[in-house]
Amino acid sequence: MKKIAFIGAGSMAEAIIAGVVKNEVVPADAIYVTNHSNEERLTRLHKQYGVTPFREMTDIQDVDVIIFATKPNQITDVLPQYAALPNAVIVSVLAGTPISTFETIFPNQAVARVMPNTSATIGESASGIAWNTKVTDEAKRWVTSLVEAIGIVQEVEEEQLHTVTGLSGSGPAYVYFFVEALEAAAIREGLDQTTARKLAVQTIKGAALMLDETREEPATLRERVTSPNGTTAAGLEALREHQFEQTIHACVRAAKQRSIELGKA
Ligand SMILES: NC(=O)C1=CN([C@@H]2O[C@H](COP(=O)(O)OP(=O)(O)OC[C@H]3O[C@@H](n4cnc5c(N)ncnc54)[C@H](O)[C@@H]3O)[C@@H](O)[C@H]2O)C=CC1
Ligand SMILES: O=C(O)[C@@H]1CCC=N1
Repeated sequence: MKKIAFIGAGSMAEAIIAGVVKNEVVPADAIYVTNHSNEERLTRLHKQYGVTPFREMTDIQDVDVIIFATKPNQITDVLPQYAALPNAVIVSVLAGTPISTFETIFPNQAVARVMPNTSATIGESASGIAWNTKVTDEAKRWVTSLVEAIGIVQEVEEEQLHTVTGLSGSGPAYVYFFVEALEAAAIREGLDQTTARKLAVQTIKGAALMLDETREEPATLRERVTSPNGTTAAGLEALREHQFEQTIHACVRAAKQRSIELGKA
């Protein structure tokens, strides 16, 4: 049986906890959680998921995995406190922050750098992962199975994690923004909000499932919607006129650049 400690108990830690508990990867009470000072939040997490809040290092002396989930700019204050756990596998979900930051405190330990997303909450994260050279095959298998419990995982070179962050780490927010925009547009064009929401969400869900289940090219699926001289052609033309592809490129690039900056800060 493995014991996991979360350092940081914010949105991302909660999303992973929800997925891990739902999939029964480890018993909920073997998941230890701490944060900066918000006791109320730890109590809520305990009540909702059955995880174990902790404040003292003695509570986590025998943990197998430590998952760092603070903000990137909080990590340098946090790391030295955990130097006395020489046997744990280190997992970081921090945007931008390089594996080498963790190696300064844990020079001989396995470090996995993971970029998940908040769809971990329902076991649907798209995560990227990179490792340091200290990771054994056994640790790799176990951490991979942990991350697979919250969705799919793709191994990449560490440097590529910045782009992964710009694509799938931040990605759910782009999709939610797209839904907000679709909804607002539909309301302006005559629908009520409830109807607009229902149709927008199912459209996103149906299109995502079509991509996943048919494995057809997105362009092929798009062409099938697009009758010659029809409504879709008119809509897509408006998107092109408004620089849709350039806008998306600017979005992913800006998020990637921010990840690089966070890593240097
Ligand atoms: N929110 C998201 O969609 C994603 C976030 N991430 C990464 O996950 C990390 C956390 O992000 P969020 O959960 O959104 O942030 P958040 O602000 O919700 O959570 C940060 C947590 O760290 C805790 N913390 C701060 N100082 C601490 C200390 N000294 N000791 C213990 N805990 C401390 C805070 O109390 C809080 O619980 C970030 O590094 C972010 O880059 C990665 C992928 C997606
Ligand atoms: O916005 C952020 O910095 C974090 C990392 C990826 C998603 N959320």
